[in-house]
Amino acid sequence: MSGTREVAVHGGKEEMARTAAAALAARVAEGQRVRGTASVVLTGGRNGNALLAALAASGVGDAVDFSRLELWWGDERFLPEGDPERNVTQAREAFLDAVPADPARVHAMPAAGGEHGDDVDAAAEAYAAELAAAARPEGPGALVPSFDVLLLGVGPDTHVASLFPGHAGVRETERTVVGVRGAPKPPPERISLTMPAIRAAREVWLLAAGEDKAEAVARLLGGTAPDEADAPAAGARGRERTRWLLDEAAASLLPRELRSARD
Ligand SMILES: O=C1O[C@H](COP(=O)(O)O)[C@@H](O)[C@H](O)[C@H]1O
Repeated sequence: MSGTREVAVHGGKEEMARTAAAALAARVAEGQRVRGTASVVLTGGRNGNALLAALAASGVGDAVDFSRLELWWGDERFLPEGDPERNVTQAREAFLDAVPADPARVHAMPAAGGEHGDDVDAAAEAYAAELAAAARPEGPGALVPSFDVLLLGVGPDTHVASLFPGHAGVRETERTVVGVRGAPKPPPERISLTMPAIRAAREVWLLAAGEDKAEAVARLLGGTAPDEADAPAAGARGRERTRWLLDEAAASLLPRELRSARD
């Protein structure tokens, strides 16, 4: 494993979202202080959107200069621009419309029916090119920027981003972004960062709240780590730190000693 792994359990999903939002704001402010800008990879899903809403609503974002924040996405549902199920549409509603972000630094993934038509692979390639253009030679590789924090919601089936158990995308070792077809969770066509892109982040934060995540969390953290091809969240880790942010319900099947662990 690279970096440290931390597990923190919060009382409920609202508390988890508030705490994660405050920690994210502090991490971004620190990155901006040290490097001038910071970059965050956003996730879709219930827990990711709750975190963004907490960041916009609670005032914890006050220390952040949103005009100097690069925002990327870990995955996207390949649907037309403005579709309410697109992760970027939900992020706009939860957060982006309420903060003074620089539109040039908001790197949404391509939409279906746009420049690349319905070709999800061409859309994925275009996003990979956008990431490569923003990469710096001093970063972890020439292919993606050195993300400060990469957020991932963990699905009840252990998927992260749009890397699903048993699917080809989770075994990708070269490309940083892939087109996904036949996803078990709707919609079937998606775009996703791959493990090499995820593992280039300084910090990876995995979010899981709610009873429906308990079995996945126990499988991922409770014993011998499963193979990432079968349980994609097992392969998600940061170069410096991997943080698991849970609520009591998601952590309910974990042994007590693991509920606030650092190694
Ligand atoms: O479809 C998706 O699901 C996952 C997990 O979502 P959740 O609602 O179970 O928390 C999310 O991380 C991903 O970005 C999204 O596209």
